[in-house]
Amino acid sequence: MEMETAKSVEEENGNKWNDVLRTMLPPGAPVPDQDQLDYSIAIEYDGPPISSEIPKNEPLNLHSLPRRQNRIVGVGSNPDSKFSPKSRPRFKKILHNAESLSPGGSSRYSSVVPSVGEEEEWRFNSRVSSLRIQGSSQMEVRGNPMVNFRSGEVKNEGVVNVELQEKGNETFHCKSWPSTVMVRSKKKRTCFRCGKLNVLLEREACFVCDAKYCSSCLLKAMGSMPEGRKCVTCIGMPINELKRSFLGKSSRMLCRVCGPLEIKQIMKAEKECSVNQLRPEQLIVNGRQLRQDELDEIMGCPNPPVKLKPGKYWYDKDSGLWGKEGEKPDRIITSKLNVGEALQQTASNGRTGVLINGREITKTELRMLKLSKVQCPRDTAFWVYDDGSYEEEGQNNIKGNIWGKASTRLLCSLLSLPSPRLGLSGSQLGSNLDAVSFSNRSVPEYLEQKRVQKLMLLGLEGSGMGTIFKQAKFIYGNKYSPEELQDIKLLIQKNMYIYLGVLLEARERFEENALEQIDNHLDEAWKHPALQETYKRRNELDSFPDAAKYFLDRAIEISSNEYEPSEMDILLAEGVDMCNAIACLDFSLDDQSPMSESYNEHFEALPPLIKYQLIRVNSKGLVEGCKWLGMFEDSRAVIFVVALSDYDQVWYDGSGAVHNRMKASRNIFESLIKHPSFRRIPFILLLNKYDILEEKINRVPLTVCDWFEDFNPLRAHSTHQYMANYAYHYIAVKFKDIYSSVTDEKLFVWPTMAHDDITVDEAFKYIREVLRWDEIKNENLISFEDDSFYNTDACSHSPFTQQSGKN
Ligand SMILES: Nc1nc2c(ncn2[C@@H]2O[C@H](COP(=O)(O)OP(=O)(O)OP(=O)(O)O)[C@@H](O)[C@H]2O)c(=O)[nH]1
Repeated sequence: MEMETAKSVEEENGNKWNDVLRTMLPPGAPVPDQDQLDYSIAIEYDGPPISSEIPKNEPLNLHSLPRRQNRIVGVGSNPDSKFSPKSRPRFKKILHNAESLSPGGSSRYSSVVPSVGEEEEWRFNSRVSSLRIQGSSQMEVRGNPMVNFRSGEVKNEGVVNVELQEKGNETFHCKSWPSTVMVRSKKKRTCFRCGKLNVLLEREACFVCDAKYCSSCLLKAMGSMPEGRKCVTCIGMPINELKRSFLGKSSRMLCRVCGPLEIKQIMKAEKECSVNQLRPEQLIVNGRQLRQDELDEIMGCPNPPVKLKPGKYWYDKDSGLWGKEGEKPDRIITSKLNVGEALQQTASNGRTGVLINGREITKTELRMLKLSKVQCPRDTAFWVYDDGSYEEEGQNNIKGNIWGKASTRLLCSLLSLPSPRLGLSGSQLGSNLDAVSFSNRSVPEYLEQKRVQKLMLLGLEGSGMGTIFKQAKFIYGNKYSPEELQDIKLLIQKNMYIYLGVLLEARERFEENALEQIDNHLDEAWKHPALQETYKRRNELDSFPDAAKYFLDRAIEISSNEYEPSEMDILLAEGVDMCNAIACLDFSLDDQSPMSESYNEHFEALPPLIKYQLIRVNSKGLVEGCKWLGMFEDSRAVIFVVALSDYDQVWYDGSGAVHNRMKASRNIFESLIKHPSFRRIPFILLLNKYDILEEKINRVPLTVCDWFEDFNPLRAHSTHQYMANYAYHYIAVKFKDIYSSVTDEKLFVWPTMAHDDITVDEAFKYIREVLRWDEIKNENLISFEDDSFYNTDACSHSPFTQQSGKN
């Protein structure tokens, strides 16, 4: 009886879930399998309120399972398998994740499943032919690529000492097994000591092996922390380089379990103890490993490379430019340091034929120089000094200062090239200023720049990018200065005369005779019945904005000297922010703002505010061969705006040829996703002007655009809301198909009405989530790429990975 009740409750819940899903999908669309849900198309949720209870994850008692081996690989073939066909995709996902986490991209793990026996086992298909684990128990396996070891031992010991012997008899020593620990701790967030799982609680991690501990276990696992946050068993071992930037930065958990004085001592030890320092052999500068005295010189100079990581670098001692081997300059450090070998021509892998201090510069640098009007044809060689002055080789004639102009510094920041901090010339950077004054300085501008995520806002002109840009400016607290407001006021007044001029011209065209007795006064002219008749035929005019009426209706007020544009006026005004080809907006998304969902309510630690730079490029630049785009190859994401209402609109290209606007948007979109600057960058499609689509979808069928000729709604005569929803979904899928066929990736789509601040704010929150997903995806890959620094790169004799050339 009880079982029957439970079953019916379960069924009822299932039905509720299906009902909720159905309200979110376009009518008639099939309800997808729960495991197959796709979150990349955003639709508004107006179902019943959803509980804000934190979901609980009941731990699985492995010992309660039957004593039989269940391997994922065998799930399909084993008729007795405990895993239902429905649970297979989930397990496949786990397997896929484990595979994608494997170093070097190869499938190092053949399966990551608890096989059920006396103890938990983890099975690895390792590339190594010999593996020895030194710990409380020792185990040696030779000549067998399949290695079993007991996770219980790993867990109790905290750290396993592993010696890997590659087939080529090359031996790598690694005192921990970071790969193993990372996979497990990242996925499970269990405390490494007590084994308790709580995804929402903080964990403090060991700087060596990444074992994570809850606040109750922290002190027991780490003791008095003489070298900072390390398990007792990891003391004396070098830290995981991925964590170097966190050295000396306390955490909330530490503040809870230790007193302020203790924390101070621990942080000091963590930052300063010798074993946690970079070792000279970890740095190769201009092709040679550093010696200890050279490392001391670099680290002790007035302006050292901050947050230095092991790797190969180039250094131009005349200008102070510093970068990763094979890449463009990354920063400017103190000049004239005696470190490494002489700078090589190929140091940054440039192919431009232009040399600076003997180094062939990269395309990005050349672009910056050209845009800054520095004459630099091929085969030019410059000398650039540490104060920014430059001259052509052999001419003994200083031609100017590279970073002298503010516009050049702005360009550098857009192109992620270093430039000296304001108020601190290159020569000051190079001189022997008191090191203390530098160590107390605030973070230099160009380093701040590194933490800003660039978001490109692109689309066909008129699709609403400008409005979205302005809306973001208002929502995220950027204000127009009084001078800018004055310019906007004049612009709006000028626009009104332009609108009236267009209407008068149209009147002549429609009626074949001009209005004779029309007055010169703006307001009276606009209200004249003849012009009102012409206005009714505005659809026949080329891009006559809806906003014209909004302004012309208030012609008297707006023409007056006292007029001050409101936020809505600015939003609707054409041409604001577009005096330059590029407009930038710096902002961060404050989760505490009243508009935001209470994202952090359940989290003890607030994630740090990420800074974004929204860059809007004049759409003419896109049409004219995308010449601007090369400047933005380090963008974090592309936000592409398409007006949903464009399907029946026309657009004239530069040559005067007429195109359907929706298809013109599609063509630009296609060229962008194929553009080399945006390879592997997530794209987010904002389908804008949803309100106009709703208003006209029943008036003008979507099929007037031949790209949409197969649009076939299930209920042909339905409400405009239904049709708009269906059309939105359909258009989203059309773009998604193009995107996935070119990139093999998922396109993320969000609907907006740019005049409505809430939809724009939500769009940016969605974009933030997309970036987080992307980060997590990349983090997993990066953590293993960086593990290869130590032991997994079979081709490399050095502990450093090869830096890929990137201009
Ligand atoms: N009804 C409605 N109008 C919109 C929407 N988004 C933009 N518009 C209007 O569409 C017109 C073109 O938008 P803009 O933002 O100026 O287009 P843009 O070419 O991308 O930007 P600019 O280069 O600054 O002109 C303007 O009149 C906007 O007010 C929307 O979601 N709904």
